[in-house]
Amino acid sequence: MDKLTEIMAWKRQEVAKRRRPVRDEELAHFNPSSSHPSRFEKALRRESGIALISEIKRKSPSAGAIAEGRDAPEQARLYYNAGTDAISVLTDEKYFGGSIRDLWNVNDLLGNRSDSPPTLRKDFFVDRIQILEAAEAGASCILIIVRALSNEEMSMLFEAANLAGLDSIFEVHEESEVERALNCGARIVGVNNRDLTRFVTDLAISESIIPQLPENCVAISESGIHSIADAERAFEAGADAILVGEALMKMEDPEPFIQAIHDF
Ligand SMILES: O=C(O)c1ccccc1NCC(=O)[C@H](O)[C@H](O)COP(=O)(O)O
Repeated sequence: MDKLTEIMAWKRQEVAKRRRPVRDEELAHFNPSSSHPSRFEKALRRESGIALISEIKRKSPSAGAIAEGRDAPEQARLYYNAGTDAISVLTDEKYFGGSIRDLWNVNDLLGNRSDSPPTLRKDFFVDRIQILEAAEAGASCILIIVRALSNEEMSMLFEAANLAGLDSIFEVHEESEVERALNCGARIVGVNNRDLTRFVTDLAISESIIPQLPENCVAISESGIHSIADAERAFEAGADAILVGEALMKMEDPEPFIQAIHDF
């Protein structure tokens, strides 16, 4: 069994323990004006250069320990002070050492101000309850991993996120997945440079897929970005944003990296 299949099987079991029918009104409660989900999307549409989603990631199946024991709000403060556009919080405990509590704590620190970076709940979504939890914890965006879900599951998650006023990143790794994401209504597409079944990262994946995305889609290049040169490659490929985890977590001071990206 490959790692993504293993993680998804575990996630379905884990979520089953707290699963319950989630009513539309419970989700809509977080989006009283039924406004178009856009806080996260807006943050990624910079007028110049490339936007940065900085990730809080303590460990991973591919890298092992990255920064175990790191305080999530403290890391968020470093990212915020350095001027990140958005923050991704990995909330999976077993494989990434995160928790939903990290997301609550990070959003408590950031406050819900229009000038603070919006947050992504980074997890393996399979059920509406996870979207409700994300909204309750103050997130502005969720993740839909196209490879891991059926079309029906993607639609169910996208609809629930829209109800709650959350944006959705549709994560793809292959061309066939792009079509499925767009057919579902994706407005934000994350091209994962990491093959989640083999753990090989290759920026050529972004270079090949991003130019094929429609103009009106926000394109994110995710994973395996370790240097300014890598970020430049993603920018040249047409990415509106990059998502960086491991490299930022290992920097004592992420500010020079974040500033340099905004100088493109
Ligand atoms: O990072 C992993 O090893 C991983 C394994 C299996 C499923 C997902 C995985 N990562 C999630 C991510 O998408 C990355 O955390 C994110 O793109 C940042 O990547 P990086 O900058 O390479 O840490």
